[in-house]
Amino acid sequence: MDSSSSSQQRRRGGGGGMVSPSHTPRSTDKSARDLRSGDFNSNSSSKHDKEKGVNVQVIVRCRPLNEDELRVHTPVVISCNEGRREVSALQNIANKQIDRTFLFDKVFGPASKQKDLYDLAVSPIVYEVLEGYNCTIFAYGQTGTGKTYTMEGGARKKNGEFPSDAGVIPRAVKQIFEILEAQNAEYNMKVTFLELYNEEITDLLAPEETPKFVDDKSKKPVALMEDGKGGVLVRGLEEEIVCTANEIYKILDKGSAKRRTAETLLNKQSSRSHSIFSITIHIKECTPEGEEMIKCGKLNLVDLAGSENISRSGAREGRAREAGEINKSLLTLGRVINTLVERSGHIPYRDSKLTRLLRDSLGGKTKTCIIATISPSIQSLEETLSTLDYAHRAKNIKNKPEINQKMMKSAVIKDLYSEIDRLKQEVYAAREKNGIYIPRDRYLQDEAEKKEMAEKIEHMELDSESKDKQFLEIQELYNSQLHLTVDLSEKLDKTEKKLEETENSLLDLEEKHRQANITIKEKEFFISNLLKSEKGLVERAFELRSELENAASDVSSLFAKIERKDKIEDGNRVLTRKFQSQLTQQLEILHKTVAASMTQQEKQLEDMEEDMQSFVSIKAEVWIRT
Ligand SMILES: Nc1ncnc2c1ncn2[C@@H]1O[C@H](COP(=O)(O)OP(=O)(O)OP(=O)(O)O)[C@@H](O)[C@H]1O
Repeated sequence: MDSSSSSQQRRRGGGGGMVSPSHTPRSTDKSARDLRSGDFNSNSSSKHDKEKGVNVQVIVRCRPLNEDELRVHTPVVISCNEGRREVSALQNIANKQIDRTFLFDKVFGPASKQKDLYDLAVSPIVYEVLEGYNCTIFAYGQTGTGKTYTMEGGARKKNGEFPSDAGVIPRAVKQIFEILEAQNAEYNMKVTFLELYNEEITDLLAPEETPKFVDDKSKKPVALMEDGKGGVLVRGLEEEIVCTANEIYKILDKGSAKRRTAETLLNKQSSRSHSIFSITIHIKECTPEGEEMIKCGKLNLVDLAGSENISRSGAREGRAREAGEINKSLLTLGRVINTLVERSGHIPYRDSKLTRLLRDSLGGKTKTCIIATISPSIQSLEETLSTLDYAHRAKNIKNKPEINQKMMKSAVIKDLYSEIDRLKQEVYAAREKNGIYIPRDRYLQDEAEKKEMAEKIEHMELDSESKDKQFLEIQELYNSQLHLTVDLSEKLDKTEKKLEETENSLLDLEEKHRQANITIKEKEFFISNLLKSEKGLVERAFELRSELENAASDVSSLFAKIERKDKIEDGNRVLTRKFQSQLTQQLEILHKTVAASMTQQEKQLEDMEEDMQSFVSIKAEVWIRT
């Protein structure tokens, strides 16, 4: 973002001006280098950065569960591995554990302290600023995830002590002054603080000239103007020159208080506004030839509006425009990031004030760091995943950081001197009353003329303002027409591409058709062969059938023979049984006959034995007698 003040701008302080000549350490000062850490700096070779580009650094910070969440035991679904620079979202989809892990440049878990984040991620950026780079740090995330806590942190203590929970802004301010003082540098520092709400810019440092500042119409307009060099200027933005850290803290307090008052009076919601705090530092340097040069570095600290789904945050009716506009800024930011990542042509920076303001930080010459803040709670899982996706995509944005060109000290202070001279003369004339004296009538007449002139001028200013407005409208119309033309030519390109693709696919289809015809012919050949073999098979089937029929008649005659054989066997069985019974009868008769003959023979034997015994006894008697 490149801002500049109008003629109305006030310059305060000035004690830090670059007029007293003394030693000014160079940007290559060793002490400054030794103090560095972190890899934001590892890309500091400006030639390399310029040619190849440097990726936007993306850091994720997860806040701890708050008291309410702890009380109701809200489940934690985010785990941070700081060493591996990973954030994992634990998801349970349809009873399946599907975790998603994202890798970032740095990861800070719920236990991380403000100091840890600052020392590791932001401190190196501050050194880059003091070397002459423009750097932007922005906090992106859902409402309540700690964007403001990270950027601003806890309030300053009443005794002026630095609080341990101070955020990036106060720490950066402190570090800048510490380094400049350690280097005994001659510098000039100015700050701006603006709020972007509902696509309208409010200068948080503007003096409260009118107590009715809540009435938008009475407010001093702060408009964005093209600077003719591709950048934008914020016309009418107050630039406060500061000399000490305390001055900046007071300015911050003042700006934040104004923001809060406006919030209350206009019923604004801080979560829907973007705030941009910028510090511009001019440091005097001496070339080896002894020439005095001025280098300039700028640090933009951006606290973006809550990234949650606007419809869910209750945007309805009267607030629809407001939500729409904020959505417009964030949506455009998303679209710019997508276009840069995909390198897909026209980048819609002009579609919102936020992207116009941050143009140089996204794909430009600025070194950019995004701090994405997330909540660990299950209730925020959807938004957390969307923040992680968004941040992960932003990692691919490439910027081409360039050190701001150094200016001759003499040229820079020449203007300042002439302004001081003019002011001195005015003061002197007033103090010494040595101005021009004129008669009262003439004075009154002059005053009346002056008044008339002033009215005329006012009229002309109003006229010119409305012309400016008209011009802006016409310019916007022209730009929108230009966008339309670009869009249309993009569409034409796309259509031509599509046509080419369609022609290519038609050629592909024709080739496929040719291949299909060849395949069909091959298939037809196979089918005719199959039909032939089918015919042969049918003939063979007929032969087999007649053979089968013959076999069947053979089998039936065989069955008839078997039947006959069974009948004969049955007859044989009857005959056998008959023969068996006759044989049994015959055998019984024979048995009886044999038994009778045996009994008869036994009788005969007994008779013969008796006869023999009687014969023997007779013989014995005979022998004895003899
Ligand atoms: N890392 C952290 N450690 C401790 N407390 C935190 C941390 N981050 C946020 N908080 C606390 O959470 C609350 C919400 O934080 P904060 O207001 O910074 O959120 P935010 O993102 O800026 O919200 P909004 O978009 O509404 O402005 C605050 O009370 C803050 O103190």
